[in-house]
Amino acid sequence: MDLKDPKLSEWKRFFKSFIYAWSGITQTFKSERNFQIHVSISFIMLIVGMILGFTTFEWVLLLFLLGGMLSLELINTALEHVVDLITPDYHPLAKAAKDAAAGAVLVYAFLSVIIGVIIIWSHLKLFL
Ligand SMILES: Nc1ncnc2c1ncn2[C@@H]1O[C@H](COP(=O)(O)OP(=O)(O)OP(=O)(O)O)[C@@H](O)[C@H]1O
Repeated sequence: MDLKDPKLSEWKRFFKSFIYAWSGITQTFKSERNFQIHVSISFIMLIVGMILGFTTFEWVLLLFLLGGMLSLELINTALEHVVDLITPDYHPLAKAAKDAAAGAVLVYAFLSVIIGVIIIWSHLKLFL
């Protein structure tokens, strides 16, 4: 039974879509080392935020960055699966697609680290 089954009520369809989405997250967590690293960093940053007493704005920014990072990693994984499904052999377009998606994750991760360092530094310099 899937989401296209006409016998499924709208609510059941809605509820099932959450179950499928959660399954995508847990499967990615089990199989993707980078996703595990990003989840660990997210937890560490939440603890750092509590210890340093982030402001409301900093919390909003942090949650936005962490959510964006995890979502991007999930999309990158989805794209890798689709590319592998289309061609298990070496193909320049497969390489271009995977490298571009990996580049998107890298850009977001790099900027997130810079913003994270700026926020943490603004708190630490109060103690120095
Ligand atoms: N079918 C392919 N054709 C050409 N190059 C590929 C192909 N599959 C992978 N590559 C190259 O190998 C790199 C690594 O691909 P892979 O699918 O192993 O992802 P990954 O970067 O190891 O991601 P992860 O470790 O998160 O699974 C790609 O970025 C790409 O440059």
